[in-house]
Amino acid sequence: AGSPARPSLDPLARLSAERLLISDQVAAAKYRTGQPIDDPAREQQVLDGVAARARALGTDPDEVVAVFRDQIEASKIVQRGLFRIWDTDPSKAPTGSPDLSVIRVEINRVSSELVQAIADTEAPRTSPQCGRRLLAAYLNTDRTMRLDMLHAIALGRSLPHVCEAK
Ligand SMILES: C=C(O[C@@H]1C=C(C(=O)O)C=C[C@H]1O)C(=O)O
Repeated sequence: AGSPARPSLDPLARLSAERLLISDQVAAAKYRTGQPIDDPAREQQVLDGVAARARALGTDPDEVVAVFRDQIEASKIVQRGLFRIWDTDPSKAPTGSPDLSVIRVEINRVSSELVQAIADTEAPRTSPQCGRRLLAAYLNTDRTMRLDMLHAIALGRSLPHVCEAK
């Protein structure tokens, strides 16, 4: 439970994990169609979009962009991990997936909620207690969402810029 003055970082960590779980579908779509994991043009579009959303919410776009650079790296950790699993054992490879354009609509929705969660947590993110609260949020999310090791590692990679030293 958190007071309005000290909201929990759990929703932020949970949204990051949701974004990473959608990355499984991104990987499936790319694997089936032979598209590369890295899409720098799309990454720039994501970063421009979240920066605009941050400005609209009156929150620092640079802080939001720093968090999203990590979200993108984390998504690619998941995708590379799955490609490797599927290359190693083709019987595990996906046989179907929605279109990438459809999956990206879902990613955009979660990204937008994540910007809101960043904007809502200015106080805990600038607190000297941020590191331990973020670790608690990470562990809660790992447990409640029953993440496997690949997603747990990626979630860790997605969070280092959440705490703002000020
Ligand atoms: C998730 C994707 O894969 C990569 C990660 C991105 C992201 O996390 O938003 C964007 C582009 C890709 O480099 C995607 O292509 O949509």
